Amino acid sequence: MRVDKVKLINFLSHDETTVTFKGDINVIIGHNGAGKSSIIDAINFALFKATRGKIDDMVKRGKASALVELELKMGNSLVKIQRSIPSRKELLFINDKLIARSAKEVNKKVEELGLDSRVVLTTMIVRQGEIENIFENLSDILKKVMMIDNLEKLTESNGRIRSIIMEYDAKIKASQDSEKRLKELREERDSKDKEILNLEQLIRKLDDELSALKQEESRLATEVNQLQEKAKIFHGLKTGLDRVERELSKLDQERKDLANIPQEIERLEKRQRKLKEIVEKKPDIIDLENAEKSLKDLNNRLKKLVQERDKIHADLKKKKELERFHIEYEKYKKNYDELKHIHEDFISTSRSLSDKRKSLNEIETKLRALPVTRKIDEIQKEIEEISQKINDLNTNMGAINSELDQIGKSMNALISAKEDKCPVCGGPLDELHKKQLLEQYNSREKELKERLKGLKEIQDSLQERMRRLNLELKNAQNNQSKAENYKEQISNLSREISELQEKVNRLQSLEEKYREASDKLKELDSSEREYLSLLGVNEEELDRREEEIATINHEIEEVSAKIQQLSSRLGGLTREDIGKAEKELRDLEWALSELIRKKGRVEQISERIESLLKQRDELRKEIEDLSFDQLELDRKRKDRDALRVQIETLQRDIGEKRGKLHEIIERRKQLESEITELTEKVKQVQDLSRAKERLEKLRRILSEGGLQSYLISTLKGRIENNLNDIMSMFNMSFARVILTFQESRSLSGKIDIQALDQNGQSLPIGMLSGGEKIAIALGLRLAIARSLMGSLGFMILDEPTIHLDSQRRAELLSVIQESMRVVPQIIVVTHDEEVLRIAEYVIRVEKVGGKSEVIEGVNQ
Ligand SMILES: Nc1ncnc2c1ncn2[C@@H]1O[C@H](COP(=O)(O)OP(=O)(O)OP(=O)(O)O)[C@@H](O)[C@H]1O
Ligand SMILES: [Zn+2]
Repeated sequence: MRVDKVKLINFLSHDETTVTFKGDINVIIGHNGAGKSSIIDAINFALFKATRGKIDDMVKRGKASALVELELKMGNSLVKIQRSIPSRKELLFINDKLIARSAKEVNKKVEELGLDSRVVLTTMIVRQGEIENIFENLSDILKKVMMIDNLEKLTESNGRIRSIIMEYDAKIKASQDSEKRLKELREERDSKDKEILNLEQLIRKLDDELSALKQEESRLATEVNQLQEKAKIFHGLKTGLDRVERELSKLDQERKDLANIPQEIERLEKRQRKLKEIVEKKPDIIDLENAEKSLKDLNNRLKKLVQERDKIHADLKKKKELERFHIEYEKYKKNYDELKHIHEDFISTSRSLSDKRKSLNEIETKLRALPVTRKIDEIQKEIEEISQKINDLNTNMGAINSELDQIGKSMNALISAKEDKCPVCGGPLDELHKKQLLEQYNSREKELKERLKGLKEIQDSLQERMRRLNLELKNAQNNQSKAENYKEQISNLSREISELQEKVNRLQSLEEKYREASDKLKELDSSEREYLSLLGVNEEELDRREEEIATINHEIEEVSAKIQQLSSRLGGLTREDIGKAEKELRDLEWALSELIRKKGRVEQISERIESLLKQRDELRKEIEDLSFDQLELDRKRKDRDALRVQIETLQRDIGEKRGKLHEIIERRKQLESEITELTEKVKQVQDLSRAKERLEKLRRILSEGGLQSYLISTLKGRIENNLNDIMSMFNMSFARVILTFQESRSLSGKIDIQALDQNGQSLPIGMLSGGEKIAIALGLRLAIARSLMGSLGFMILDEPTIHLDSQRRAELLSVIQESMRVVPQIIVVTHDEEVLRIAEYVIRVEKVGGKSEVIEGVNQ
């Protein structure tokens, strides 16, 4: 058998990798962590579903599922295995024919093909640096591959066999109890049968008793019923009689209460007559009241009239007294009216007179206030004088100016004179003369200018004086015209005033007369007004009053007489008395009607009593005829009730007995089924005892180690033979290897490995060279595999050279090459380039960007 091809999808560090193993020695090479071991893991997984860690960790990180496909060549057949994580695809094909389609089926098929997982995983697939571990672990490995450890577990004191035996023991013991129990149950069943018989008899007897009692009870019940009917009638009659007697006694009482009604009626009627007499006088009282009222009215009217008459009398007297003043008033009034317009004239004239006087006064004050000035002609004279002076001055100044002019001309002529003739004097003109003349002119000019200046100053002052005088003149003229105006006004006013004064004087006497009249009228005003108010009062008015007074006095007399008459008729009876009588009469009449009604009731009562007495006699007779005996009824009832209690007790007793009977019958049924069941059980005990004996025997054999020691001794020979066969192919110096089991029955002791040389001398394994040790280790693995599986397919070595020195590395490589004679295919996983030396086919693995990649090729 060989591994042909393995395909990894999302498995560990691989995305999708296909590896083919084309050589006999295939070397998978690459750096640490490149993904080499992952390929071996894929093979293990495909074959046995074996993994280093948790199965889910085999899926590439970040992926949801993984798939591995393995192809094996077995003779001419091609075996293809597919497995996935999660476990969806578990298939096995042989020559493309689907043979197994579940994990269980695939596992079974793999085993059938000669690949025992325990053997392959412990011997044919060698993990990093573990080649020589086999020396220490040999007994464990053997135990594992032979499953002796399982056998041992089976026979341990708490092992599976022992626990089954104990189960059987418990069952057997329980069954033994059952036998005893079965006997008890049978006894109980017999006693129950007896009980049932007794109870049935008893119940029959009680039933007879019960029916006799029931008969008696029904006879008594009929009698009681008849008596009860009678009792009902009796009670009906009795209550009727009671009712009649009760009514009778009530009516009797009522009749007694009403006995004195007639006397009472008589008394009230007498009183009624008396009250009626009083009430009848009511109209007289009303008449009297009216008369009294009209008398009062008349008296009031009289009083008023007397008052009026007295007043008129007094007024007339007063009117006569005022007549004199009235005449006087009339006289003054006439004067007053006549003088009224003169008075008005006087007043207005006086007023204008005083106005004028006031004006005159004002103007005079103004006149006096005018400023005092010089006389106009005086000022004018001064102005004339000054103007004369100014004229003189001007003439003077004109003369001087013309002389100055002359001098100027003369000087010019002198200066511009060309001839030697003096223009002034006509004499010879020499320089000296010229000079003398000029000097004379100059001094004269100077003198004249001086004088002119003085004159000019005088002129200025005169002109100033002139200006002032003109101003003064103007003021004076102004004042004069004002004064003249005032004086004219004054004279006018004075004339008017004297005229007005004259008029006032003329009106004065009339005005005085007017004043007198006015004062007198004022004096007489109140008496005049009083007189006027009394103007309407006269003698006729007075007479009319006197007449009325007489009439009323007459009426008063009449009314008084009537009052007297009525009072005597009423005899001191008041309105109150009558009111009281009326009320009493009303109450009395009501009481009377009530009494009359009661009188009627008395007659009714008598009739009713008579009829009731008749009823009573009839009822008494009926009761006597009935002859009902209450005591008899009570007695019979008591007897009947006692009988009922007896029946009830008996019934309950029978019920209980029946219930008990039912219970016992049930129990008996149960017993019957239990008995059948137990009988069956008891029969099983014999079978169980036999089975237990067999198991104990088996356990004895196993724990004595018979089977193991047989297996071990057989296998030991086989392994030794195979080992020596393999070793002979390894070209070793020693002749033979011997395995010595110290504890051959259980493999619990050490296994000693000795090499024998050509001379039969033995060497312990520790004394051998490194290469020899590796060779024996590998040989031992192959020998075990061959011994258990028959033939060898492939061997996988993972990093076998690790921890080895170069000498031993070389020896290992040659041992591997030599192994090819025993195992058809070898796969070596390594990072050691030296291994390539023995490779026929190279598989290079590299990690590129988080995923493993593979390059395959034949080694050159
Ligand atoms: N589930 C996973 N998904 C992705 N990568 C993983 C997963 N499990 C392990 N790895 C990584 O895969 C890489 C390859 O591991 P593997 O054991 O195959 O390497 P190797 O080439 O045998 O290296 P060494 O010589 O060190 O054993 C490692 O770097 C590891 O960390
Ligand atoms: Zn001269």
